[in-house]
Amino acid sequence: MHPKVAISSDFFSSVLKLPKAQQEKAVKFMELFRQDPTSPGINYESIQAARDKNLRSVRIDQAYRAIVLAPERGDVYILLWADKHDDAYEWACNKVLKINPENGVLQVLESQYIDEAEQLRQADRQAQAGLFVDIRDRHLIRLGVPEELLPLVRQIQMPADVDALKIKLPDEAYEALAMIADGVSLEEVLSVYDVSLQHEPAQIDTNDFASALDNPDSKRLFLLASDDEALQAMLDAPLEKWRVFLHPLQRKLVFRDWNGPVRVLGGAGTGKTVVAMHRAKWLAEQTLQDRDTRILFTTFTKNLAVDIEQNLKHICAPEVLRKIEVINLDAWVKRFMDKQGYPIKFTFFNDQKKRQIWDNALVLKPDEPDLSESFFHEEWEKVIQPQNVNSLEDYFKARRVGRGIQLNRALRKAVWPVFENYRLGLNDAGLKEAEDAYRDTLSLIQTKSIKLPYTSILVDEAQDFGQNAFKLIRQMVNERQNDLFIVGDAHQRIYGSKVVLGQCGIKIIGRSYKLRINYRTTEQIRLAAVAILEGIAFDDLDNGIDKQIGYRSLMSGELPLVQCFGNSQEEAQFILESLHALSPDDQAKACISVRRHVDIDRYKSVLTDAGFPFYQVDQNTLDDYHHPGVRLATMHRVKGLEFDTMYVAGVNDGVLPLTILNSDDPTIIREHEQRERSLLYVAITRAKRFCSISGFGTLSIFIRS
Ligand SMILES: Nc1ncnc2c1ncn2[C@@H]1O[C@H](COP(=O)(O)OP(=O)(O)OP(=O)(O)O)[C@@H](O)[C@H]1O
Repeated sequence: MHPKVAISSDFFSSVLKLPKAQQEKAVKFMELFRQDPTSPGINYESIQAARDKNLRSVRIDQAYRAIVLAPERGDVYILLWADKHDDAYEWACNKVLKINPENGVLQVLESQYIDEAEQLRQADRQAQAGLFVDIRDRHLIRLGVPEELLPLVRQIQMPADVDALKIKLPDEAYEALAMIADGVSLEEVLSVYDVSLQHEPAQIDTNDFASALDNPDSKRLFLLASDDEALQAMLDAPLEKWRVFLHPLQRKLVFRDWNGPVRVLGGAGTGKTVVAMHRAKWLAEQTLQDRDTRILFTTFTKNLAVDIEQNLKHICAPEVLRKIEVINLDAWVKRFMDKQGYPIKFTFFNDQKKRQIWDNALVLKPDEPDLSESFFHEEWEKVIQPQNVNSLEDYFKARRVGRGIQLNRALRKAVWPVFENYRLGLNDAGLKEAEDAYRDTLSLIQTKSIKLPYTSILVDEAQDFGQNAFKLIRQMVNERQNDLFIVGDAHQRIYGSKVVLGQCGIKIIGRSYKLRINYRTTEQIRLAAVAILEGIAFDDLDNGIDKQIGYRSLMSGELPLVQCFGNSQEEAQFILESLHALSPDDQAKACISVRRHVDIDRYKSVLTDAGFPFYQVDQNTLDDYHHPGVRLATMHRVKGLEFDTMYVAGVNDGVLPLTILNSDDPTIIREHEQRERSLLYVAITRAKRFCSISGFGTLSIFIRS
């Protein structure tokens, strides 16, 4: 029997911090270690001062050491850390690896917190009735709290105190407690971690490290070295842990059959796209033998589809990749209809031709009632399009719930010619709005009984798709196991309007999950972004409300900087100075994001005049990391992207929300403002480490304190 060898996620992080020469040696050592950890070339030394007697040190070179868990019993070796000799020893002296007796997960504990907990225990200072008084010790342990650290949890009195546990507890335990403290039901928390309190757990041998490594939840931190593909993925890009180390809920969503459509929600940066990509890979691997079938991965924006395709290349073998089609829905529809002999020319919002057609149609506007032009646009988007109203008869029957102005039969008859004429104008010009294109495609598939090759469809950015898009998607794959996997976040809805999946034939009941751990932004940035949306109720893409509770980022950093400058030059000056303080590498990982194209032009001039390198990321360009210089992009364009540093600029009164609206319909005004808030939320949540939010003159109401 070969020994069981594993490598911890921290090992990769620690290697990245070593000088280049030692990085290479550490990787070489890892290769030797993984081939044969008992090789005579590896000399295990005990660490006298270590509390965990299973920890050993091994030589990387004269000055550098790796720390390995090599228990006496069992043939198990786990590579944990690499550092300078003394630092490596110090790391080891402060660590204890334990197998959780209730859930069998291998956990890394810090000795100082074990001591702190022990002191509390001895001084009998544990609170009698803390915040988690209703949860028994055994159940807390089952949720991931190490037995040794229970006193730290018992002394927590208030929800706000839970944050102190962030650095003291293993991530899974902290996450579970933070969710409970925020008001997520215990039932939901248990389901996230697949934990049941009803049954006795299987007998767990707390010395059996080999079995602990096989526990799916240990895979969040430990990679079995026999998994060549995963190891290669980590060696290629050790920073990109998403390629291998998944959160327990991410794993649960990815690696199993689902008996119908699954919906995954989650705030910005919670790994929705990551889950969907791993899921696509898994589904493609399951159907590899079936040469004629395909997995479709579709998105709302073209750019995200390109990014996803690039990322899939890093985790999929070529034959797996060939099974997955990645394409945004509009492009799919266009390609499909072209092939069927019904070429489509899309027309989008603000298209000049489309405006002209509107102008022609609005000539037929009745004198009485005197309705604004925006009324007609809104009526089209809210009533005519969603309900497929094609004739006056249809319009008489259409529901107009939530529309500000009442229209009786006579008034509907009076305004109808405008819509009729607009539709005729589109037809004459051979143009299709996306909603019409989806509807036509659906109807063609149905009438011709066209069989598509998809066994599964994955949908990203689901919040921006409308009803017709989802009806089409439902039709594109048969109702079957693993048919649909939908990820989205209504808080980031910046294009579409609310949709109810159930009304599009997509039944997700019992298969709805929420990712809550933010892997992108610091907690400080996340909180600043969430504050923009405070008090607004967002939907869950079905018939419910998606509450922003229980979310956490495990990273901490500086508070976002919110500033109001006297004028635009002062704001630009601040950004330039701040950029100058960054290294060229870091400048390329920074982005200036603004609401309007005129602001893009303004910043282009500022940067050009200052001779500062920049790279504009626009509709037709991707964020190509080969280009030097700060990135410049609109808030719409940064959706789906991420940057170490964000300068969200020009957040002024009149710019956010943008005053384009001359509507007097309160629903429309509210929706517009909500979308603008979401846009700012999207922009701020692109920041990984630092975010500056600024404006000049009068700040936007969204950030005025
Ligand atoms: N398990 C993981 N381990 C490490 N990093 C992860 C993990 N899952 C996701 N990430 C990282 O978190 C960041 C956000 O992931 P992703 O883009 O999938 O989130 P998202 O929910 O789709 O975000 P958004 O909705 O804001 O676009 C990315 O940098 C990704 O690599």
